[in-house]
Amino acid sequence: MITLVDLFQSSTSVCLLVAIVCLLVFHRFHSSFSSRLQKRAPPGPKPLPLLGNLLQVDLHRLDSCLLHVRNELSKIYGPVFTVYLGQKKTVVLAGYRTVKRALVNHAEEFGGREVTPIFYDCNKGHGILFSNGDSWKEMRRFALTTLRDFGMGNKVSEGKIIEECHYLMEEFEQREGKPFNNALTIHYAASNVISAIMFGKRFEYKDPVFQAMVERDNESIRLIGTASILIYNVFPWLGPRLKNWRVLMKNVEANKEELKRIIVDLKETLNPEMCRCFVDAFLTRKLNLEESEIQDSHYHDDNLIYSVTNLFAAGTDTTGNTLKWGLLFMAKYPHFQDQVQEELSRVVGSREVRVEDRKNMPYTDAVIHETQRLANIVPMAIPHKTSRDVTFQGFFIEEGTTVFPLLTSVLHDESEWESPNSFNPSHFLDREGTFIRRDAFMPFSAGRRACLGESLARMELFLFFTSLLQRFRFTPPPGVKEEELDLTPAVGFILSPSPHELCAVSRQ
Ligand code: HEM
Repeated sequence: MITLVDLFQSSTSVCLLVAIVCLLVFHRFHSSFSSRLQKRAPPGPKPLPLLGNLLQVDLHRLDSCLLHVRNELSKIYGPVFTVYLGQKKTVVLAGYRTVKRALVNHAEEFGGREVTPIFYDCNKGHGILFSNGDSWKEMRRFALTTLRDFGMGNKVSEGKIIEECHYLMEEFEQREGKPFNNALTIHYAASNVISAIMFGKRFEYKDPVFQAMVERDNESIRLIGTASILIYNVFPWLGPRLKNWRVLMKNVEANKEELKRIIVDLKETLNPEMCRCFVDAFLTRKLNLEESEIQDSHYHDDNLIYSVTNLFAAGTDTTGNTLKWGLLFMAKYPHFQDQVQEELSRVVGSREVRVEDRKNMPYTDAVIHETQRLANIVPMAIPHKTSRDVTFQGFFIEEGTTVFPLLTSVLHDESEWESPNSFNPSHFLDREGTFIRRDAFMPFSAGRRACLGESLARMELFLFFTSLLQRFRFTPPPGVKEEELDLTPAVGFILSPSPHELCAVSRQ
């Protein structure tokens, strides 16, 4: 029989014993350290194995459900909390102060993009919207400078938008006084503004190829927000079995093919000395890099096609839907429409509206801002990802964690807005009726990933909205009362108004 004394007499046994003691100490230290980390992680509802918190969230309106979770349980969890979508840990940021602190004060740490399975399928990690690292940095920088070179936010794009206003007005005139569902007409106008910058040309609204491209984008953006695609992100092996996934992939491929055709035409007539558009500028940069024999540049065909598809989609559905919300609010609240039209008649009269009129039209400016605030079209921004470990508001969040900055909770924050859930242009006006900026107005998000088309979008919203209201009075169709106009958004990644009809009645 071996006694303890015998054990200590053998040197091998002593080593073994020391090793065991060390392991025990390490294990104890490690578990207490991990549990300390666990303790400091943002709190949240208890997840089930495999499903996480999927059964507790409404996948049809994830944003309002998370907001609800926040409102209901904020006393327990506060403005930074964790939900598990399946096994995927997701940190939700809610409320103006928290979202701003994360995206602006910790811009680097919260500036990564979460490329969910569906976003990867659609973009393969290229382009601007769903990429990361040096490639994203270079593509974003190139897009910003090139869009500005071709007019974004200046007189050149003002001219393009005013030209497009005429075409849009013609469409409305053809249906003057008759009820119509303007479905994608406004999207065509928005799409033509970004197309003019990207391809140096606009499309006829009746062009079937153009119509199909806009329709496919619109449908894809809607499908990305459906429950089945959210489930696909959690269980990617389901993909080909889901109808919505198959339709989405078909749409993405078809649009890629159409855009490739446009790029090939531009390539054939390219003159590097005289760039006509965004695509020309990209191709010229690519040629120059190839001539200098620079290897591994980010200026390759994939980045070109995906940057173009990103800008086409991001520049169309967002602005188009915001304008549709604006016209719906005007038809539903005619007293606000009266005041916009009174200001338009007083400041502009019957001449063409220009961007410089905005500073003399505080009421109209406030109505457009309030439209963006209440419509809240990108309710959860686009998912972010932490680019490194970060301690935020006392919580530890590991590198690579998915983050939802809930823009809904900023634009409808009860501590920031006097009447967060109703249409109230006074949010943006002082007692004297002067326009006031509000910090919590964040529909374009903030920080490193903030919308890069903001200046173009703001110009489009002002010129399209005022031109339409100068010419037409928007009303519900005959037999429908204002209060019957439904403001419930349709399900989708971008919130659009549910299908509805309005009448555009000529004011002249
Ligand atoms: C009313 C119109 C628009 C709204 C409300 C809007 C809103 C947004 C939001 C919320 C994001 C996500 C920011 C984040 O992840 O934190 C975004 C990203 C983006 N937007 Fe817009 N947008 C609008 C119009 C446009 C237009 C006209 C363009 C094209 C010129 C555009 C191009 C982009 C791009 C490329 C990104 C990705 C930025 C990145 O990941 O680095 N957007 N936008």
